[in-house]
Amino acid sequence: MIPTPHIGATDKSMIAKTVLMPGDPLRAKFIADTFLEDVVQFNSVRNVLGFTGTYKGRKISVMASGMGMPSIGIYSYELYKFYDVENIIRIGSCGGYTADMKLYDVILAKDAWSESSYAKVQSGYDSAVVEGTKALNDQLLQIASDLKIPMHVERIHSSDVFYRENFEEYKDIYNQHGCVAVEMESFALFHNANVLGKKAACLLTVSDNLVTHELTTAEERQNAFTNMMKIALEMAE
Ligand SMILES: O=P(O)(O)O[C@H]1O[C@H](CO)[C@@H](O)[C@H]1O
Ligand SMILES: O=c1cc[nH]c(=O)[nH]1
Repeated sequence: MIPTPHIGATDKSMIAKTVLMPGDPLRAKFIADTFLEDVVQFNSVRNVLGFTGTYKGRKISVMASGMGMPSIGIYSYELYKFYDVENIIRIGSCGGYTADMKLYDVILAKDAWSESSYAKVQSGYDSAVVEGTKALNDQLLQIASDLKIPMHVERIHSSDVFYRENFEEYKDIYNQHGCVAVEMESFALFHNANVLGKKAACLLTVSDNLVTHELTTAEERQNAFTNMMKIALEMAE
């Protein structure tokens, strides 16, 4: 079924086996403009931009997920199921739940805890935790070490809600579940990878901190999280 309702590419070969997936379409465009050569744009449906190019001569794609689990649930499912994508590496921003998570720090999500009903509704999966793919995580750890970029390897919180009425709830989520940071997509991405027999990982850059109240600008979130991008780009085929 290609093109799909949400991805306009007319041939599977237009999309690499490995796709980097930021939430922000303009972060996808920044990566294509800054790091890729021989770039072809394969998607503009709903302005969810997708590009394929080469990095150091190796093929890779980058496409936005939009924000939240329903959105990444659609895009990752279509990429895996209909475009034969094997690996999706989310490259997102996150809010730190402990003071140790400094702005610009990079986190590799070992697993994602969530109160979301996404996995239960999607396939009946009834646990609050889903792991990223170990084989991808091992590769990303090695790359980060080779590039001498420090990386936290931790459990993260995938939340359906950005603005909670009870701001302080994050403390319980850290204390009870061990989540050191919050974002809004990985739980659904990891779940889709598992049900479809594919691989998924998530790298995050700390864009704000709920303890210290430090935060980056929208422009920094779009363009400046380059350490995470450089690690992920080395996963090109
Ligand atoms: O920067 P991205 O990848 O969009 O990730 C984070 O930023 C958005 C919220 O501002 C959510 O999508 C969250 O997961
Ligand atoms: O989901 C997110 C992403 C960045 N910062 C947050 O506080 N939450």
